[in-house]
Order: sequence, then C-alpha cells, then structure tokens
Amino acid sequence: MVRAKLCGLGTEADVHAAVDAGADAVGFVTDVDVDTPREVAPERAATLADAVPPFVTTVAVTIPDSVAAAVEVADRVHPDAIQIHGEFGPEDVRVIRERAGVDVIVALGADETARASELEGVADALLVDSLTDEDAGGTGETHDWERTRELRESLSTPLVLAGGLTPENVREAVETVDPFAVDVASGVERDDEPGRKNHDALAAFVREARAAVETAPAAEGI
Ligand SMILES: O=C(O)c1ccccc1N[C@@H]1O[C@H](COP(=O)(O)O)[C@@H](O)[C@H]1O
Repeated sequence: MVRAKLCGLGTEADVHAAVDAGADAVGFVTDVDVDTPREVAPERAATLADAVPPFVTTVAVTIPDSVAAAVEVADRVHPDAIQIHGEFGPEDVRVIRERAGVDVIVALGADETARASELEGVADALLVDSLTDEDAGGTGETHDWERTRELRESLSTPLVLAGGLTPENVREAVETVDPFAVDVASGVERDDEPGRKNHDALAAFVREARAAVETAPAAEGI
C-alpha cells in the first residue's frame, strides 16, 4: 500500500489532523531560503515534531547551503528523517546520514535520471518533485508521471512522488507511477489561509491515495 506524507504543517491543530487522517509521515519546512507560507523556524519544527505520536515519521524539509547546515537542521529539529533540496551528491548524503544519524530523503527533479542513479543505494529515499530554479518544492505543479514511472522502475531505492498532488489527482498519480509514497503540501491547504491545512482535504488525500489500484510486482497476486 502506498504511504502518504503530509507536508508543510505549521500548527499543532494541523499536525493532529494529519495524524488523524492516517499520515505515515508528516513534514515541517524549515531553513529554506525561498518565500513560502509553510516555513517554520527550526525550534518551532522541533516543537511540532514533539507533538507527533510514535509510528508516524517526522521529516524536516530543508534547503541547506552545505552539508554542515543539513546536519545542523537535523540537530535542531530532531526529526526521524531529513529531506534535503539542493545539489547534493552521494558523498554529501553519506556524510549527512552519518553525522545527523537520521534517514536522508533527497529531492530531485523528474529529469534528473543520472543523479538518481548516482544516489541509488545511498539515499534512503528519492523524492521526485516539480522543483523551482532554487530547488524548492511546494510549487503545486505536476510533472510527467509516465517518465517518473520509468525512473521508479529503474531504481530499488524507494521513490516518493511529489509535485502538484491533490485529493482529486492522487489516485491517478499512484496508479500511473506506483511510488513507494506520495507527498503533498499546497494541494491540501485552505483557500482562505495559505500555509494552513484543510482538514477534510488531508483525510481525502490519504483516502484517495490508498484507494488506488497498485501495479507494482510486489503487489501482484496478493
Ligand atoms: O512546501 C514548500 O513550500 C517547500 C519549500 C521548499 C522546499 C520544499 C517544499 N515542499 C516540498 O515540496 C513538495 C511538493 O509540494 P506541492 O504539493 O507541489 O505543493 C512538498 O510536499 C514538500 O516535500
């Protein structure tokens, strides 16, 4: 069954709603040098992560400008995993894993197939997103899912599908790409308050993702 990460949470109420919705992972956007309504300070991310019960993975989502900055975010937030955006290579990821002592999810663009191969077996997961020129996510834009399916088939590292997912399109996205997990930020937000979550949309997103008919070999015949 596909897993769901609900990302960009900024309040305790949104954290509880995400957990109640059945999230497998929750994300806190912190230390990103871009303009986004989802950013929280590392200390706030740590407080929110503290409110997450066992069996739900906490993820610090960040755009660090160095390996040391990535480790510092992990040290300040104490997440279960860190999601790094930026031009990090396999050796960087190895060092971050070792120094931070947490799983490392590397965000990359859907066309970065060579980089994905380099990071295969080094990163704990690869998150394929529709990134901006600054390597940021949260764009609300989808990408070519057929291509991402081909990438997924070429990798054994878990692939997380992100970028423009919503309760309305996530079922088709899962059926097309067959990812390990899906990730959403802007597609489950309130219209009247950017950055805050629509709690009905959080529940609908998880429900729709899990309603998808999956086609991965591991799921066949079960
Ligand atoms: O959400 C953000 O604003 C953000 C900023 C900087 C780096 C990553 C960010 N978010 C990540 O992007 C995905 C996809 O976002 P969306 O669903 O297209 O809005 C999100 O889940 C985060 O992992």
